[in-house]
Amino acid sequence: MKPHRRDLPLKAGTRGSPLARAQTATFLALLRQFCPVLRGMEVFEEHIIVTTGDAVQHRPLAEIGGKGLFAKEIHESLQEGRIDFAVHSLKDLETTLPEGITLACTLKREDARDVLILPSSHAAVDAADPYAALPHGARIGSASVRRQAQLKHARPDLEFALLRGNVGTRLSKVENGEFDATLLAYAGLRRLGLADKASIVLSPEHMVPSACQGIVGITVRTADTELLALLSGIEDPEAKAVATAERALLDALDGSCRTPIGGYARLIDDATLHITGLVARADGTFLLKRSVTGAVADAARIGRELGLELKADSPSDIFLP
Ligand SMILES: NCc1[nH]cc(CCC(=O)O)c1CC(=O)O
Repeated sequence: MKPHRRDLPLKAGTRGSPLARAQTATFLALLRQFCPVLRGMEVFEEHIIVTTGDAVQHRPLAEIGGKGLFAKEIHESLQEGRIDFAVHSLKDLETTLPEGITLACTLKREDARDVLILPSSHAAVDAADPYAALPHGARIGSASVRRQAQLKHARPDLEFALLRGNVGTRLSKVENGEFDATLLAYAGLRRLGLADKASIVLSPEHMVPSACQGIVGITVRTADTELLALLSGIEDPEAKAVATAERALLDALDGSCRTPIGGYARLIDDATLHITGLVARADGTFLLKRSVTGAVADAARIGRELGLELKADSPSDIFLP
């Protein structure tokens, strides 16, 4: 067989948000570190791709419809060879990838928890009772049905209004009083150097995170065995195990993007995985949370069975499109 010569530079596709760019920089630095021959060479080129999710800023994503709104154009770029790999927040990546696209590796998980953001003038928040800091009837800005459902379940008096946009936009709308509070992924804040903006970090017991929150995943063309092999070298086995379980949970639940679903797995020891799944109604009037423990080797099966069980025990209106 003729030796295959790859065109350099390798093109990394990413969304253009500051968070997506930061994640891409981290990934490329890791790859250079892992592969000394790549160091100091101009082997990577960043390609910014505007996705449907980025282009439509003022409507709820659920209304635009479909899954993978932050990935469609990125998949197309990969399939058409305009990029060689793509960097995703794994929580935004649909569980069933299009033909010819493979999840090549998952990187070490950043903190998976959600945080509550209050204006900087707020008083200290009690970690044991974080929502006590919210005044009666407070107006919460969020675009996440998962966060809304869990918060409404704990505090039915709260009001929710749509708040989308980049992390910076969301923070400023709380600071200037447009909203009394918002909720964000701690991972995003930390990656942007904004960890100090978190008023309080919510334990997974208070707020079950989104499946794969805090995990970055890299996709490539399934046929690109060379890049698949290279990227397997920077795979984080723990992130792989928890992502496998959480994505299997999500897949089994098969909810629409309007379905509040949470999924959070962690390793208790090298061989044992614990996963919590949550299904709720967006207004908080129904909430079901269950956890199971099992062997890491069975991550996919454990996640799937928990998902099926949660689905069987939830009212069917929750899963309507
Ligand atoms: N839905 C947008 C999104 N996708 C990934 C992150 C944060 C980083 C991560 O969870 O990996 C965010 C922002 C947020 O939810 O606050």
